[in-house]
Amino acid sequence: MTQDRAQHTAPVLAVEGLTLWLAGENRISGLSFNINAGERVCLLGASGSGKSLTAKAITGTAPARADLRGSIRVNGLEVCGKPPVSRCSYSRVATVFQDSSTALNPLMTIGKQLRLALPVASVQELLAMLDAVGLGDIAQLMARYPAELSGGQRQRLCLALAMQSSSSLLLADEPTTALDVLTQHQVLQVMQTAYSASPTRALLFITHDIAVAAQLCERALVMENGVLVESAPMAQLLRHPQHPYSRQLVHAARQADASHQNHAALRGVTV
Ligand SMILES: Nc1ncnc2c1ncn2[C@@H]1O[C@H](COP(=O)(O)OP(=O)(O)OP(=O)(O)O)[C@@H](O)[C@H]1O
Repeated sequence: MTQDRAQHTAPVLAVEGLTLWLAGENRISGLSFNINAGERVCLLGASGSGKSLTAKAITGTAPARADLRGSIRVNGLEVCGKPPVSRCSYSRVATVFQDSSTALNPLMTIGKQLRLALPVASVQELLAMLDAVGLGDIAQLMARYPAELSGGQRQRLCLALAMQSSSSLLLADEPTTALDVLTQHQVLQVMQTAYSASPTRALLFITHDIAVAAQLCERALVMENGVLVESAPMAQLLRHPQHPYSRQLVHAARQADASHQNHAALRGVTV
């Protein structure tokens, strides 16, 4: 099959039998899943379950000493073990990580870093995206360095740049942790619009927060101890979680929601 044909017929992301060993420990075991264009899928799991290592394997940034087995195809092209620089443009993955401080060049002003994105996006597209994520006042930030922005501003900037990239897969690993609830909601809406029913683009959203995932994603993958234990439409997972860990996750989210509503009721606020 030619590269062009593979690109148009394959899922945006196909992971098959992914296994990762690190420092003599098996951290990911036989992970398999697909994501098609137009899908917003979340990867849920407890702390230490292997979500970030999965993300790093997909983006080609796993630790150099990691032993990776299996297959990772982006738009039909095999990328398992390939660092981003040796991937062709069709198989590069746009990423936003929880720690936005390392994603931007600390020695370059925000203005310069935005100008680097311009060959891909037009000025109008970029400004519209920045406005959509609540950075409409970007003109005031242009001369600053990344360390001179708040964590939430950096996170939204990284997200806007990633969404304007030409990559068909956005992998967002806990990308809204530095945001207040209202800004988080706004950013989730922008992501939903950008990746809904797209004929070419898909989103893999990694989080331990099922309530946030439920606002954005239509399908859920659940990991426990490096193993995929459940894969279901989000609505089904919320109504009928099958695996014991998924049941605990849904139960905890329901309790948190109930306590939030009680707290709001005590203050006389309708939620
Ligand atoms: N560079 C590394 N060297 C050795 N072990 C690692 C390394 N990175 C992660 N691990 C281990 O691999 C396991 C999975 O880590 P991972 O970061 O993927 O978890 P996670 O599900 O993303 O957790 P969290 O939600 O806390 O970020 C953990 O036990 C972690 O300690």
